[in-house]
Amino acid sequence: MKNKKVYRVRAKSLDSQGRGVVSFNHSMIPVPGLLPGELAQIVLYRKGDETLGRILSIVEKSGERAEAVCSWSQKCGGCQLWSLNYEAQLKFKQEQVARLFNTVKNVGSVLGMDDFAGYRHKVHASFGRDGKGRIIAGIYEEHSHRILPVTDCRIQDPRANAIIEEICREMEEYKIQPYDEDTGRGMLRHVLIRSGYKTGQIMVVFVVATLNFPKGAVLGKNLRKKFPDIRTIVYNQNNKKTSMVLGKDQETIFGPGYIEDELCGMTFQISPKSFYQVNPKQAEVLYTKAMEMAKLTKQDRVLDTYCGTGTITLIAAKYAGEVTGVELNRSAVEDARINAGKNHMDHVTFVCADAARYMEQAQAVSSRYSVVIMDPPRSGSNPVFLNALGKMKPDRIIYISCNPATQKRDVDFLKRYGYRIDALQPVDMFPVTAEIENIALLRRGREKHK
Ligand SMILES: C[S@@+](CC[C@H](N)C(=O)[O-])C[C@H]1O[C@@H](n2cnc3c(N)ncnc32)[C@H](O)[C@@H]1O
Repeated sequence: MKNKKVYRVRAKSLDSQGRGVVSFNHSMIPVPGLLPGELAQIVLYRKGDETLGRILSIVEKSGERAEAVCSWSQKCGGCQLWSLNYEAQLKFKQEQVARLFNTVKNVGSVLGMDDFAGYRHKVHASFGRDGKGRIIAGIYEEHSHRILPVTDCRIQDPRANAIIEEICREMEEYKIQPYDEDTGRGMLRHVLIRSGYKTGQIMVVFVVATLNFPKGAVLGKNLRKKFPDIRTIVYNQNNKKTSMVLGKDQETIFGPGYIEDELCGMTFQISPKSFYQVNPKQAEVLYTKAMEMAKLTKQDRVLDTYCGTGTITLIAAKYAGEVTGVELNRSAVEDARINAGKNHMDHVTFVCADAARYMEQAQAVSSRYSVVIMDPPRSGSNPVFLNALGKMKPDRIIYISCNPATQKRDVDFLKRYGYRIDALQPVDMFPVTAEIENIALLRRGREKHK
């Protein structure tokens, strides 16, 4: 830092990743953590292909600056909006959706949280050693393979933070080696902790080099004694060179191999490999709003695509005459079928299939649904799915997305089939990050907004 030139700059706006943008030598430079209107001293640095600014000091502060800031925020990269107060975060998300869809009308006010501390109910930590050889666990520093020992993350369930700290202590005591991806030596690679929001049940998944993990027995026993909410412990084997956390093979060593949680008055079983919203408290807000927008009646035949463990499918079944859920992940479909039974829903069917293939086949046999719900992964859907959907002509489409950019792309595709945006509703599922969840209600006919 000593030899670096210091510049005095003022941020103009935020970019889509929530970084302050300053105009510099005829180009725009992002400065993470700097807010619009703020004057700061910065140095420039390169990260990958990008030149960024690092704040040395803020000369004039924005009134939108957050008061309490996490000490890891500059390094971790997990919370891009760490410097913004919550009200300004919601305003940022609202404006992002309005700008992307080029409409202000019909974008409902983003639904935020009263208290977002510890909202993440899916927590993952990797294990390694620090410079002094001590075992540490945490997340990888942004764009690197260095572990940051973040054991006090404010947005993670505090019980998960405490369990991870305890695992590190036990690893030292019982000489359990962290797994080294480069040498292939060691045992414990990651831990995945999922917790139910309403039930409080905790699932601990040890991601290990091999399922033969004798020291895991004492580790599991000690953890259960200290954290009686642990309902199940699973070993998952992953000794591949991969950025994926979970491997293929696993074994339940304590409890039923899943946890349960409650959403919208219904019970859901969740297995290690099944998708479940990381913020279950807001998931209830999201699903309730989606149902309100869909206005389902007993006359409706509903198709819920990319349905995971059947959360939306089964909530929709409370209002609709008949509902089918489609999902590719076998473990999620198994959970979904059990969840239908747990919630006494016998007018629901789950199909394990690629959503696009299912749509094509359903459309080919003129199977008609009055409402199609879609909630694809971040990458969005694809032309095969969207063409079949357009030809199927449901009255309403509810498109839920955690990536409004791919959602907008897909919505534009559906316009050629006469669909128009009736309403957009952002929901803040990921406070302090730049991630945005958005519901779009599409109908055939004239565009209502603008
Ligand atoms: C964002 S999650 C939504 C899950 C569910 N709607 C919920 O709210 O819990 C997306 C889901 O799509 C599934 N998925 C991914 N690709 C798929 C495909 N080609 N066909 C069907 N499902 C797919 C994933 O396994 C995941 O469960």
